[in-house]
Amino acid sequence: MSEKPKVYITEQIWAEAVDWLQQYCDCTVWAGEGKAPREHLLQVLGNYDGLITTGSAVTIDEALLAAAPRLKLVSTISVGYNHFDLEAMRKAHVIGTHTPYVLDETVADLVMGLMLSVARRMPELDRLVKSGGWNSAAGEELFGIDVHHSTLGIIGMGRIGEAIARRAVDGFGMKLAYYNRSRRPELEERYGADYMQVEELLRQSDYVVLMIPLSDETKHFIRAEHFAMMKGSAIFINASRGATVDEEALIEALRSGQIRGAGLDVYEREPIARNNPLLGMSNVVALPHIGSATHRTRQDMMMLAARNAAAVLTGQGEAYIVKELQP
Ligand SMILES: NC(=O)c1ccc[n+]([C@@H]2O[C@H](COP(=O)([O-])OP(=O)(O)OC[C@H]3O[C@@H](n4cnc5c(N)ncnc54)[C@H](O)[C@@H]3O)[C@@H](O)[C@H]2O)c1
Ligand SMILES: O=C(O)[C@H](O)CO
Repeated sequence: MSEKPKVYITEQIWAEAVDWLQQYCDCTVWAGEGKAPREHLLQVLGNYDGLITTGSAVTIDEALLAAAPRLKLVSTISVGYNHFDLEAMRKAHVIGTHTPYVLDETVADLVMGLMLSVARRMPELDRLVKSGGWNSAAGEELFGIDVHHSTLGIIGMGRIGEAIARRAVDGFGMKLAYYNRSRRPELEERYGADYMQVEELLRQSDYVVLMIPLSDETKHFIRAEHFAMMKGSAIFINASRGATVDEEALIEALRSGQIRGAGLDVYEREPIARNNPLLGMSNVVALPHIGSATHRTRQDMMMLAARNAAAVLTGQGEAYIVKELQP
């Protein structure tokens, strides 16, 4: 009987996903706290055919791949794969897989939550009530702005963008503008969405949601000149990756009142530095990169990452191979 392929998993994941994968592969899970450090991976990966990891665990670059000559697969438990050096993986003939679709609805829920939280100032008002500061009927100084029937601009109308669009139009009666690499006529028809260039979208939108993947092409996709185009009453939401926005420019736009507020799940540096000015701003709602983090969705992502590994390493089913590495 031939040996099963060997898979290293960089952190403790859902036991059912590991048990399922053990049928096809011989799995080793990092037994320490948190995630396996890069130095450990450099030492052990030479013995493995596959790696299951997450976006925040380790960068898959030339040096790591050089230490893993047997490696055929990296399966990330995330839809984003900006931690893959695609050129290095191509050269090393390593396949990369990810976990699309299973998290769309959960991330879209969070984005709606961010819009509502900033617009209606929920964290600020929560702090006010809990600190005993609610002494009389709420006056204008506590008022917010409407989400319903306002204009939403989505930059990056992919899987998650579409799930946000559905909520915004069907649930909140919002008017929809979008910018994407390619037009999506079916969404224009279904949601009455208007396709426009980024500049026009920024001028027209009350809420701007950024949902494009991070790549060399999209680093600092939104910069100072873009904040200058936005309405002074606009709210900016980023749940994609921190580096798709020039964070310094965002801080300045918020500080100067160029835009009204921001809802952020992602930052240029994660975890965010404690002295980052964003953390001192009452018009910012800051979350710890938690978009897909419900129990059920994370379990679905882990199981999908396990299935991707089995598919690539043993031909068991289909894998979600990232598009740049597809054969
Ligand atoms: N905050 C979180 O926890 C969280 C969770 C899931 C995903 N994400 C991020 O969201 C991103 C989007 O996920 P998705 O599943 O919707 O991806 P997707 O590929 O379905 O959608 C991305 C869209 O952006 C468009 N796009 C890409 N580059 C572009 C460019 N240069 N100009 C214009 N359009 C461009 C694509 O055409 C696509 O329609 C992920 O890559 C990830 O970084 C974050
Ligand atoms: O890309 C993703 O899936 C999320 O950001 C979780 O890492």
